[in-house]
Amino acid sequence: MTLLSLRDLSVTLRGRPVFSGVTLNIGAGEMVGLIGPNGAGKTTLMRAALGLLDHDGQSSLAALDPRARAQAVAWMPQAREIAWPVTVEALVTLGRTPHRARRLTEADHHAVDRAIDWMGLSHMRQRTATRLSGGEQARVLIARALAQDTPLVMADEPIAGLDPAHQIATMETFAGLARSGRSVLVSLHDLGLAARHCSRLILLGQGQVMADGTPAKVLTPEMVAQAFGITAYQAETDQGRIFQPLEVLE
Ligand SMILES: Nc1ncnc2c1ncn2[C@@H]1O[C@H](COP(=O)(O)OP(=O)(O)OP(=O)(O)O)[C@@H](O)[C@H]1O
Repeated sequence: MTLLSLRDLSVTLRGRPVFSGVTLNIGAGEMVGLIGPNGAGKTTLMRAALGLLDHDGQSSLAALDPRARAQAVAWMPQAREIAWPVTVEALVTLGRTPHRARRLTEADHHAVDRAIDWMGLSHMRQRTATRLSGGEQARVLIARALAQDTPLVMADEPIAGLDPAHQIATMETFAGLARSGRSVLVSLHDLGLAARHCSRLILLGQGQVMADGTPAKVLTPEMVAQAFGITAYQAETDQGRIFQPLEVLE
């Protein structure tokens, strides 16, 4: 089953092409990391795929009406703005909006409880979301996206600003969703976590998809040098792939 299909997607902003000719499919059960240097167009690609930005080419999600789209994909943008001083529980419950009838059902409560549990927020569910730390607020917003209980989750740098334990736990939660047949598309700069937790990496750079495949296939020394201008130590271990950036190339 294809959860996202992009065909020849191109975006130009203020007369400057950001990327062009992006064609890819994301199927069920994939944990996909969207990587690339600053300004490569990761945010732009996700926003265009969601139909939030003008684009050329086709996106299967952009073609849906807003309600169908909200049932097909949950979106966590990079900007983590919590506008109202509501409780963590109330904010996470907003993730149920696309599914809700007039009253919350058992399924709504279950999805909210599960998302709160996944993100380790049970002890703070009655706290005011706007009074939490930046990383805690990020976890609440990830929980809201997870409560939406969609086949696909798209998140723009969701683990930026989280402490190491919560970064790993969040990537594990995403990988667990993929193992259960859902899919996740997540942009991130931490290539170590990308290499370790993603089943597939899409490398965006130089206005195009430079590589798309398993971490071993994408993070070759040549590609890492060309796309990021760095060298890295890599090893396959019993605990998974290790990727450690080493030096900036001249
Ligand atoms: N509203 C806009 N108007 C003009 N150019 C823009 C606009 N938004 C983004 N851009 C440009 O588009 C390019 C891609 O930006 P984008 O935010 O998608 O990159 P990114 O890969 O997500 O970067 P980062 O890793 O820094 O978050 C950048 O060169 C940026 O300056």
